[in-house]
Amino acid sequence: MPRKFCVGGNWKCNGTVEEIKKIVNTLNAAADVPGEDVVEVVIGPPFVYIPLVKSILRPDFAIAGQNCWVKKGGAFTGEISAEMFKDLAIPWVILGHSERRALCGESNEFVADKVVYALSQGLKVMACVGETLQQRESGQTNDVVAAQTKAIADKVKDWKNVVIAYEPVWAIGTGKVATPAQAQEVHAALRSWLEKNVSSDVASKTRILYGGSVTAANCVEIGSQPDVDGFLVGGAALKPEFVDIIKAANVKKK
Ligand SMILES: O=C(CO)COP(=O)(O)O
Repeated sequence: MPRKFCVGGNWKCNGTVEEIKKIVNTLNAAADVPGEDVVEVVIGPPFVYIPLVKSILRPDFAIAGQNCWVKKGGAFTGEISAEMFKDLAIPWVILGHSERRALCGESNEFVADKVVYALSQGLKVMACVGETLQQRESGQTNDVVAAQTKAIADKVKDWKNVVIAYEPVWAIGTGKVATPAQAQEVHAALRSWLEKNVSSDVASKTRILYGGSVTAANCVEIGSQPDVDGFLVGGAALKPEFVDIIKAANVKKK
């Protein structure tokens, strides 16, 4: 079975009611995006705007939280629990984004525990991995993403609801996109890691998205790579060009 293309829009800590209504209206008005049989679209608004987005977003696009707490909710000031997403019928959560790893000190193990807990609550997870520029320049890329993936693989039993997002840190928000060959190389290495360390079934079925300065101008070429199964988009997800990025799913149509 081919892997269904998946395009995530991570709005990060951006937006106002006004701006969000505008981008949602643009998404809702996009008539010629491929159908749900071809592409899965997932929008990740900041927590406080999730109910607004849910109330106005077209029903064929799903919603994700950008993070959630590592276990059941309770006395964890400032946190949001997986149960709350379930309560609101929000199906997805993005976990382990490099901004959280770097700025909030989330370790590989902590991210893995979050993935396990979110899955246990029935959420689908976009688990982010990726190397820094220094790690790439010192030849550690594959080791870094393998270690990040291993922490998850050590704890996750069922991969059905896991999508990996490969987001090289040096490409995030910098305009320095990975070349299609660079993306393919890491995606292929990740897939072969899964094959060796988890199973060939998980390796062939798990979607690996590319993230980092994806735009309408570069998405078709990157999306054409055999091991690229979609994108996780930041800046361009807040712009009308996100519609063109969704349409890049057509490159995988046989
Ligand atoms: O971090 C990202 C998505 O999660 C990518 O961000 P940019 O598309 O802004 O580079």
